[in-house]
Amino acid sequence: MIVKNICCIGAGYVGGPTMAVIAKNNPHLKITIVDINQARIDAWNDADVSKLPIYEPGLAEIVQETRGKNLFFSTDIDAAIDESEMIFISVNTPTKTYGKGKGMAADLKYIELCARNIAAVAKTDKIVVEKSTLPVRTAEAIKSILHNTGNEINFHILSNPEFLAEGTAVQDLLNPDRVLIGGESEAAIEALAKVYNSWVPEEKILRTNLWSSELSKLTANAFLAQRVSSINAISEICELTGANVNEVAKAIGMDSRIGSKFLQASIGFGGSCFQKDILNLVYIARSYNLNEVADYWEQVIIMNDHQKRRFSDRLIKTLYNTVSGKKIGMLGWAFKKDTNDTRESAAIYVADHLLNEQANLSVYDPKVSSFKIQSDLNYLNTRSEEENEASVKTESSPYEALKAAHAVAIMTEWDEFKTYDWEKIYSHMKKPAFIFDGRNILDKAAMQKIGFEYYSIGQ
Ligand SMILES: NC(=O)c1ccc[n+]([C@@H]2O[C@H](COP(=O)([O-])OP(=O)(O)OC[C@H]3O[C@@H](n4cnc5c(N)ncnc54)[C@H](O)[C@@H]3O)[C@@H](O)[C@H]2O)c1
Ligand SMILES: O=c1ccn([C@@H]2O[C@H](COP(=O)(O)OP(=O)(O)O[C@H]3O[C@H](CO)[C@@H](O)[C@H](O)[C@H]3O)[C@@H](O)[C@H]2O)c(=O)[nH]1
Repeated sequence: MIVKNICCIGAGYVGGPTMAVIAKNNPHLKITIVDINQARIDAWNDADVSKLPIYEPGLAEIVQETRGKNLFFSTDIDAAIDESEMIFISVNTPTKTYGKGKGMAADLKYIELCARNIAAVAKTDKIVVEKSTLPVRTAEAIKSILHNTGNEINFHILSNPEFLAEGTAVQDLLNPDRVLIGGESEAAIEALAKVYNSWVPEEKILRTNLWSSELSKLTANAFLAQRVSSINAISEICELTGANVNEVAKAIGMDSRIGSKFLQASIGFGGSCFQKDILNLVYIARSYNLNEVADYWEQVIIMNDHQKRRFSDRLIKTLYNTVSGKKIGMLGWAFKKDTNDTRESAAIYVADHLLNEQANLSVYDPKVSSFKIQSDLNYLNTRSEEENEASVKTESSPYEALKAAHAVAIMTEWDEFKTYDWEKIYSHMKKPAFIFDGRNILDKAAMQKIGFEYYSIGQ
């Protein structure tokens, strides 16, 4: 199967960086990324690459290099489908907010719309690649739609889940641990493997059946999130016993069977994937009546919710059981450093809890706008937009955000937070000045020497 033109439906956090890296490494291929969101496409086409819709270290440079040469962004979805031999589906698959499976199952309506769109437009054989994260056996549904509504041409469906993490997307794409391709048609699998082969070594390209590939993605995220919940569970024991979670993590991480990565205790994991994908796994298990399996994985989420709640409860308790009318300076809003993504960020839930206790919040994040912070809070529907606006201020300087604050709450592990003039911050805060370090990034002894009352996770 000869592939010259590739289309990617969905110009988001996955579609944008993934296709940019494919374009960079395959100058002979024409890649068109399409989306229904005109504003997003306009931002991808902005001459000023600092205005791209997604912030990822190294991404702007690759887009600059490839855009207009072999990488294109467009809203003309039909034209891109028509001219391509290979079509990636990289649209969002959020948790359902209605009907059967509400709050658990993945909402596949955008996937189905894409399949129907491809079927309606395609006049020549197509390889359709599932790039979105999907429940196991979704390829069956896509196949059924394509074959029943298409123009009697051949569709080959592949599963090619994406494992990039935000903040390191470009590096992860350039040096992936593995590329996973699941499928039935060997020719289609090899056509996709060839695209990756231009920069990924052959031994890292893994071929499996469709269902193993789909399930491996959910499993990888469940295992990763489970590690975070596991170390967070231990952090609570540490706080009551005098053990130090950083020391425990180091000690267990040196066991090569356990490994040292993903053992950073925190305010809880966030991001658009972990919670959604585990809920999806739990839903799948329940739908097969595997209740013990479902309960096992659900506990990862229960622990994560507990960790977020525990953080704000501890802050309130330490501030003499009330934050009403007090200014709390929040450093960071993104769900992790080096991204402007705030989906499911622990900061949103901690802020909501503090607002319920009538705190005044002052937020600084190097990459997240005031508009985004307000809309994240409004989305929860806990209080009116006017109330959120009155109680939550966003500052463009961390020093301003922390001026006259009763406490600092560190929500994201941005590197710059470590380099601030903490003596200056201390001198402008209300006394006693508290730090609640939700990411264990500051030096406890140095903060205490300045005069702060310093609290971190698991110490
Ligand atoms: N964000 C990550 O780090 C990450 C990593 C690996 C896998 N994933 C998975 O990849 C998928 C995409 O995630 P994302 O973070 O890029 O989502 P996103 O919300 O950033 O982007 C999805 C895009 O698809 C567009 N879209 C939706 N329906 C469409 C349609 N019918 N036609 C054209 N465009 C349409 C939306 O407008 C949006 O711009 C999800 O399944 C997610 O679970 C995400
Ligand atoms: O030791 C750790 C590691 C991570 N986290 C938190 O866990 C969340 C997720 O972090 P990370 O996994 O680095 O970022 P994501 O972009 O959500 O990436 C995950 O989700 C993606 C979407 O499916 C997958 O592709 C990636 O492989 C998987 O790592 C963030 O809030 C982190 O702060 C911790 O608290 N402690």
